[in-house]
Parts: sequence; C-alpha cells; structure tokens
Amino acid sequence: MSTPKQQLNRDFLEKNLLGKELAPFTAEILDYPEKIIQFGEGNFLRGFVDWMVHQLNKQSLFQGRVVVAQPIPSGRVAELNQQDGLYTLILRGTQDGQVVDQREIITSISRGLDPYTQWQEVLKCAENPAIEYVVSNTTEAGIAYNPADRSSDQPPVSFPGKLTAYLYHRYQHFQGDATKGMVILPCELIDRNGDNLKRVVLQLAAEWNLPLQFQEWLTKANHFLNTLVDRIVTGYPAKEMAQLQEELGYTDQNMDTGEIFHLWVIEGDAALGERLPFTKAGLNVKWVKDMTPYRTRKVRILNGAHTSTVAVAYLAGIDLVRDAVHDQKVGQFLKQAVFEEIIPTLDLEKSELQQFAAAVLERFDNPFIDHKWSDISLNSTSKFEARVMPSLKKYFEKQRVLPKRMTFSLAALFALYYGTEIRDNKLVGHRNGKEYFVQDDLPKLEFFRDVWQKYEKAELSLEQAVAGILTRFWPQEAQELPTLASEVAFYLQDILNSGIVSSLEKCS
Ligand SMILES: NC(=O)c1ccc[n+]([C@@H]2O[C@H](COP(=O)([O-])OP(=O)(O)OC[C@H]3O[C@@H](n4cnc5c(N)ncnc54)[C@H](O)[C@@H]3O)[C@@H](O)[C@H]2O)c1
Ligand SMILES: O=P(O)(O)OC[C@@H](O)[C@@H](O)[C@H](O)[C@H](O)CO
Repeated sequence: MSTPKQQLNRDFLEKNLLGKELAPFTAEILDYPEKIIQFGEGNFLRGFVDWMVHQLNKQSLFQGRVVVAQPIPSGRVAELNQQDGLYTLILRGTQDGQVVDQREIITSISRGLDPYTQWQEVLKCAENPAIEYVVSNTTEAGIAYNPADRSSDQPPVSFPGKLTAYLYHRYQHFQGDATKGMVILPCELIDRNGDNLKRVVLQLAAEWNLPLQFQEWLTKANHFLNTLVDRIVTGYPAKEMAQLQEELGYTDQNMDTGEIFHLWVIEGDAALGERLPFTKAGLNVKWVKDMTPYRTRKVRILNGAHTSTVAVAYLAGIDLVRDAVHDQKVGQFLKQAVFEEIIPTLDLEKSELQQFAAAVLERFDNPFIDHKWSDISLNSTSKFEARVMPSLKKYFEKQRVLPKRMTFSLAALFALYYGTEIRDNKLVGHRNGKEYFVQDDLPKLEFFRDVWQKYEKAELSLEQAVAGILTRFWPQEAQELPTLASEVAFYLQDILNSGIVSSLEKCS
C-alpha cells in the first residue's frame, strides 16, 4: 500500500528536490522579482509561457517571475497559492525518433491574485515599474467588448475592461511617463489578437471618458503585439495521477501535461526580442514582421483538422485524437480533409504545407498525449466559423463545387448538436444509447434545441431545419453557397438514418 504523500510547495521543494532531476536549479530563481502580469491561470499558459519564463530563469536570461490574475470569478489561483505557485509540467512525445518524457517543477509563478476579492492588489502591480509585460489567455471569448464595463467597477467584468483599468492606474501612478508603457502579449487564438485587444481597450478608454492624453499614452508608450501560439497542452493527468504520485513522491493538484513541440510567433521588432531572449534560451520563438502566414497555416491545418473531424470521430465512438488517426475510416476522412480540401485552398508554398500537415498528423499520433475529442468540441460553432468555414468557402471559390469532407463535417456537427433537452446549461445528445453533453454559448444551444424539437414534432422538415441553422450561424454563406443547405441536409439525413460510420462512405 502506498504511504500518504506530501503536497508540493516551496518548503517541500527546498528540502527534498532542489538540484535534483525534477528541480535542476538553485533556490535563487524562486525569489526573482515579478516582471510579468498574466491574465489567465489555465493549463495552456502554465504549459507554455510560464514554462518558457522558467527556462529563461534557469539560464539567468530574464530573472523575473509572473504574477497571475484569474480573469473570471471561478478559477484556480487559490490552488496555485496553496503550492506557492509551483507545479509539475510533464512534456512527452518523440523527438528525432527518441521517446522523450520531460518532468520538471516550474517555478516562474510568484503568486496568484483573484481580482474579485483582491482588485487593489492587482492595481498595486501596475505601480511596480519592474512589471513591464502583460501576458493573457482568456480563451477566444476573452477579448471581447463588454458595454456594461465601467471604470469604477472593481473589477470590470471583461478582460479588456480589467486591462484598461490596470493601464489607466499605471498611467496615473507614473503621471503619463512614456517609459512606463507595457509590452502586451496576448495568446488568445483569435486573428491579430494584439490589434483586437488594443482596439477594445481604446474603445473602453474613450467610452469611460478617460483623458485624451491617456489614450495617446496607450498608443505611443505601449506595445500590443500580435502573437500565434502552438502547443498541445492536455492539462491535469487525472487518469495517471495515482501512478505519477508514486513516481514523483508528492501530490500536485496543479500538475499539467503537454507535447514537446512548441512554437510562439510574435510580431514585433528585434529590440523586443532582446528584452525577452526566448530564442537565445533555445526556445522555438520567432520574432517576425508579419505573423499572418503562420497563423493561417496553423489555424486552417491543425485546428481545422481538429474541428472538421471532432463530430465525426466522437459520433463514431472514438474518444481520443490519436485513435482517430489510426481508425481506417475516420483517419482517412481526416487526412483527405487536410490534404485534399484544406491545403489546396492555402496560398502558401505547397511542399512546405504538406510537410507541416505531416508533422501535425505525427503530433496527433503522440502515444503519450490523451487529447480528448470531447475537450476539443467545446464551442464548436465559433471554432467551425474561424477554423473550417474559410477553407470551405475558398475551396468553393476555386473549384465551384463544395468540398465533400468539409460539407460532411458540418452535417456531422449538426448531428453532434442534435438534442431536444438542455440540462445544466448543456445540450443533451446521445451516442450509442448513452448521453453526452454539448458545451457552447447557451443561446446557441437553445437555438439547436428549439430547431430539433420542431423537427421532431414534424413542424420542420430536415431541409428546413438545416436551412434555419445555417441562416442563424452563417447567413452570408447560406446565401452565397447555393447548394450548401441541400448538401448538408443530404449528409445529415444519411447520418441520422444509417449512423456516421456508414455515412462516411458517401464522402470518401
Ligand atoms: N490547450 C491547448 O492545447 C491550447 C493550445 C493553444 C491554444 N490554446 C488556447 O487556450 C485557451 C485556453 O485553454 P486552456 O487549455 O488553458 O483552458 P483552461 O480551461 O485551463 O483555461 C481557460 C482560461 O481562460 C479563462 N476564461 C475562460 N472563459 C473566459 C472568459 N469568458 N473571459 C475571460 N477569461 C476566460 C479562464 O479563467 C482560464 O484562465 C483555448 O481557448 C485555446 O484557444 C489552447
Ligand atoms: O484549445 P481550443 O479548445 O481552442 O482548440 C482545440 C485544439 O484545436 C487546440 O487546443 C490545439 O490543440 C492547439 O491550438 C494546438 O496549438
């Protein structure tokens, strides 16, 4: 029987692990001053940016830590603080044909703050001249304008609202000093994340009637950078926890897992690259003039492959991405979607795209990464819009016919969102006689529920149901692609009658 283990924290680290395999560094890096404020405490940032800062610190290239603010009322900063910001990151995969299993305690987070109970503490960070960087990942929903935000809110609800209030506090504290602007590095997967965040911050500053000089300071003294992130981060390894605790010798409620591959493309000038010397530390960070080609390639191929296959694989009874790659029918669907329908629509060098896609398929096949389709399916309607619809439209523009697999994947998405009941804000679907729960914005789920209720009462035909959903979510495409509704309805009818696996034959 295993003995109860102690929880990871600073005291435990210093007494038992420092200088050893899991903590190959000296105590000095645990006390570096705070230099970054991070909005977001999720798995991704902890497995990506915070890991990178830790690598910089180990090489004495940055000598700074990250104070983390949780962007919404529910979150995990309390859990982070219980462990003094420490957590284990496990990165696994194959590199140059060798199996790699890297385990390390990440030390870059100094503390976590909950803005809903510690807003003054968050603002205090704005008074610290050493904190010159903002990092964020608040999901694709995070960089959004909220008309209800007010400058007097403690804190404003939205992330851009919190950032505007934070920057205004800094501006006031340093009396508009142009040398006290921040470098802002959003990691959200929306197009031109830095430009969009800046746009919303400027809009709020104007609406809140903040002085014009502040608005000028925002533009001139601050750098809102556009960035593109890439690493598959799969979070807390619940299934393996008992074994990992035995191997590591402690418990860790903040443990995180991901793949070895990482890429951060940042649109910014070389001088900023000197201040944040990720590249010098050997990390795959590229400072570029234009990040657009990198973003298009990654979002259309990698995320596009995920989003166009998610409903097909899940409804076929496959839970993990890796298993779909190996499945004869679903694997073929995924590959044909990428190589025959996505790549031909991209105006980038073809052999380079094919290499990128082949590498993506290898990453999907990582034997150590259990990437769940159910996680990927979160908010699939907006993901389909950003990650798949552009390929579908471009294909039609070029070929004047709809791409079979992209069209089929839309029908599969409608089948995934087939349900007539909402429970706990989730749409209830059925797979092989068992319930599953679709997570998306509630009004969207309610729309699907209403359509399928009417369809079941024979108030709508399937064609009318499909046309209604297309008009609600993609009104422009519904008009511009004349056969989209009928082709989606054709596939959907077949999926509902014969099941997804048999239907796949219709688009092979
Ligand atoms: N996990 C990955 O492999 C990966 C890779 C690249 C990019 N991403 C991006 O990272 C995002 C988060 O992924 P994660 O794996 O860290 O998930 P997570 O659930 O661990 O963290 C989500 C974070 O977003 C915040 N958040 C959620 N809804 C918000 C809202 N409406 N406004 C403001 N903040 C909000 C949460 O507080 C939390 O900090 C995803 O949307 C994805 O686009 C993830
Ligand atoms: O993280 P999401 O939910 O936005 O999207 C699911 C996956 O496509 C995504 O996490 C990728 O694995 C990631 O973008 C790889 O860099």
